[in-house]
Amino acid sequence: MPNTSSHPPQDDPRRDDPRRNSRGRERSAARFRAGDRPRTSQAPSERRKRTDPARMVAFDVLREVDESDAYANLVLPPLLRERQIRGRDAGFATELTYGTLRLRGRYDAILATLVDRPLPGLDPALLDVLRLGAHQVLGMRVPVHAAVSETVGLARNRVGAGPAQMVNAVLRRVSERPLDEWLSVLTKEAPDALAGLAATESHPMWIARAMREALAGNGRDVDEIGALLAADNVPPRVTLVARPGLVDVSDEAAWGDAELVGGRWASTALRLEGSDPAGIPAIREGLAGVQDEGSQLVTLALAGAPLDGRDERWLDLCAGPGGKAALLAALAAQRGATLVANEVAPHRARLVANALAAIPEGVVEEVRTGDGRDVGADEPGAYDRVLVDAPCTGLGALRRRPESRWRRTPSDLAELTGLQRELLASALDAVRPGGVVAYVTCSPHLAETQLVVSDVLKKRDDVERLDTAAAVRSVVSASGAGEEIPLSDRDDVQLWPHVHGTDAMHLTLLRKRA
Ligand SMILES: C[S@@+](CC[C@H](N)C(=O)[O-])C[C@H]1O[C@@H](n2cnc3c(N)ncnc32)[C@H](O)[C@@H]1O
Repeated sequence: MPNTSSHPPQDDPRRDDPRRNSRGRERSAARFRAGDRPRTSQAPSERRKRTDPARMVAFDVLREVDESDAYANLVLPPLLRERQIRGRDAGFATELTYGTLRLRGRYDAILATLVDRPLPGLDPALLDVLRLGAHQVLGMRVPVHAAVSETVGLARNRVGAGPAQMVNAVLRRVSERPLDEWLSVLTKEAPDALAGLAATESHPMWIARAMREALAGNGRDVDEIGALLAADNVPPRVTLVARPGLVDVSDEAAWGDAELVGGRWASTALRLEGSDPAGIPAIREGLAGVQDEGSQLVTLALAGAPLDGRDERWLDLCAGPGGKAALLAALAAQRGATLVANEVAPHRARLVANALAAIPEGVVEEVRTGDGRDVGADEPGAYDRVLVDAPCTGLGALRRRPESRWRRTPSDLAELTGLQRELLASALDAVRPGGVVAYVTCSPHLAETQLVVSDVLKKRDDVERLDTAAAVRSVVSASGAGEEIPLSDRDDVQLWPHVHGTDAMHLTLLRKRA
């Protein structure tokens, strides 16, 4: 058995999508059932003998992701429970599933050199088996003979005897070179350096291009692109937020047996070593949560941004599922302010209410279901601080969602960037003169970040940019972090997984002129 393991991705904001059932499968789509008849003429007893349950479950999740547009991190855990796969087998199945999904682009590029037909023409189930085999051979420490024979067994069981022979032949060719050599082959065969990195680091070309543009647009060296793409392939450690005023890091009873290490940048952040966050008393009681440190930093920066005059009423315009709202509300409680949390999707507004359950009474003025685009016109100048954590492509959080890089398309951008502009404009109308707006995305794409802000500001003369980098630096220095946070020489802030160890969050702080 391999000794590699993987943490399931944290807080996928789409986990509660109403179009999906409890496992994240799209309700209307075709779905796999454990009892579906495999395409083979073998007797069931023979099939069972040949396929190990961990590989079978990984294959079934990959098919769900492909056929039903499901989220792997929602499908896999219940399937493991249902099939009673535990311990090392569950760890193996998890790494096999998520690793194969993340590195699918790399494996497809390798397989394309070995298969005499274009890969899109293959039976998708066969292609998934080949990817699973390639990941065992090149991405996990599975002995080649076990990886090949088990995967051939899986192919025979799930796809058929003929394709199983092809799987055998192709995986043997895959195993003829170590990973390093394969990566050199892909690099050499690529038309240019960026295409080589897109293939070796397993990203669609349009995302690799957008990431490189984002590095350049944020004053970073474009040669960091390899490190940035590589960081998307490393599952993040679980980070917790200790909501200020609700729980203290030193409160042993609140943290149970959890092994915690202080965060790198934010006073509220804790890194969890090993154990399952769901078992921690502070998490169960809503005093703490699972939250990326970048999300904590941008929220703390909004709360700490300098403000003259009244500072009583805060708004989270796009609050679902409520991670930042809960931190904002805890901070508001300490500062004698109140919070209105707005969210357009009713089921996500309910998640916000749950996330805010432990906030002291009187602090949360309202959890509201409504279109954030209307708030500016409905309540002009009503708030002192406003957070716009805009719906976005999520390209800054690819390391958490193994399949999302293959699902997003450039056409998603047009719709999202229009909405982002309207939400930011509404937030600027909703804030009082002198008040502060934070524009946040978990994407570094320039079209969703800098371009949205500059376009909205072009149309108005009542807004000024704040020194966002200074606000973030002061949050970091207040946390007592031993190191200074490296930020570009710009007013806005772009965090990066390969530099800061956070999701690639963007933050621009704006002030409505008094
Ligand atoms: C990036 S998520 C916010 C994450 C949240 N701030 C947190 O930390 O948990 C964006 C949210 O905006 C919501 N949204 C999308 N369109 C909206 C609109 N027109 N008005 C308000 N919320 C909207 C989405 O449903 C989604 O919950």
